Amino acid sequence: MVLTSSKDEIDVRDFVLNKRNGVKGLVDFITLNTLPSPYIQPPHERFTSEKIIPSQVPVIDVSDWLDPRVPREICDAAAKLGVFQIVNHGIAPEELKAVIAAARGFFDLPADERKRYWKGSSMSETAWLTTSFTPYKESVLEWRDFFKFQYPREGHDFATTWPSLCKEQVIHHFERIKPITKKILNILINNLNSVVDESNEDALIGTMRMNFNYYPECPEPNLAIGTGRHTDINTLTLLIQEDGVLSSLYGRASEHEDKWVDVPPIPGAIVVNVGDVLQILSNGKYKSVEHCVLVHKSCSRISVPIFYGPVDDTVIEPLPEVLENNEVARYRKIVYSSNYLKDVLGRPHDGKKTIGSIKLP
Ligand SMILES: O=C(O)CCC(=O)C(=O)O
Ligand SMILES: [Fe+2]
Repeated sequence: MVLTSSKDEIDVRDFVLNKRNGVKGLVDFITLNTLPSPYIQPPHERFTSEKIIPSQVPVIDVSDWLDPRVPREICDAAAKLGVFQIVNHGIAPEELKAVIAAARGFFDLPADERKRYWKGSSMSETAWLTTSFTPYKESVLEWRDFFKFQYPREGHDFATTWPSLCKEQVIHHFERIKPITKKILNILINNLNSVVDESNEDALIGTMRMNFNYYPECPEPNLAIGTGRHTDINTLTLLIQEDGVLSSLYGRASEHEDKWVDVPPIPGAIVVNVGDVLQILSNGKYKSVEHCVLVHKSCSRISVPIFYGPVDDTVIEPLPEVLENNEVARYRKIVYSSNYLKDVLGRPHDGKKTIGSIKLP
């Protein structure tokens, strides 16, 4: 099938969304010589090479967590940029590659198999496939599909409905990454003169969700965006990206300028993103990094983030330990999920607007 321009908009949205083909289906079944109009970003959202600064986010060697350099570098990176990579964390590169391969395996399934998991009618209550971010609300779609897994806190049958070709790798990956997340969280919270213990762990990282993000090759990558500018609303995100592909993930270098710093794929590395919850708890000492993803003409790409966040109905506000010396709270109190989460998940990606909306004057 070849698309012609005038009917583009209706045909493409219908094919991708209502017919549940996703953007993967679009590139697999339709000859695309140009970018279909629903994906063309307005000029100010397009990424150009002048926006990229010639440096990378810090890469922190965590082979010895007890070395005082490790907490220093982690806290520094969380305060300055809100994103860094860790290496020598104890998970072998082959294990991470197996997770990426499992994700590729899912997207390589026949289209009809994938469709059985489409959001809204997924055969699993804890895993579903969708495209873009909030596709029915976005004026321009993002060039990605993603498969989301929710790791329930209770029950053991939750994975029986997950695709058999990736279920084991997903469970294994959730379990392997959690202890590393705890170590990083401990470091960041201790540095705020507070502690993580049984009483508050769930309020910080009690929920875990994983994405298989899939970005197909794109006919006109300069006009499109893979994932639009956003911050992660949760506490911490630990992400692995496929290596051997071009740089795609970028973090905003400064709040006031449209300049972006590369988070290049490094074999075996894990990317760590500070989320909105940590920015609020730290009263702005840590930055939840605004980030976005570019796409390419010559290659598709997989990334697999795990989002750690508070359990439902957790009250999030600057920590009392941080406000001890008469520091003024910069964010108002929110109830996670019942207003904050709903607010974000129902809207297109929009930079730092969500956390901006709770900033006190
Ligand atoms: O694909 C990536 O590298 C980042 C994806 C991302 O930011 C997200 O899923 O929240
Ligand atoms: Fe993100």
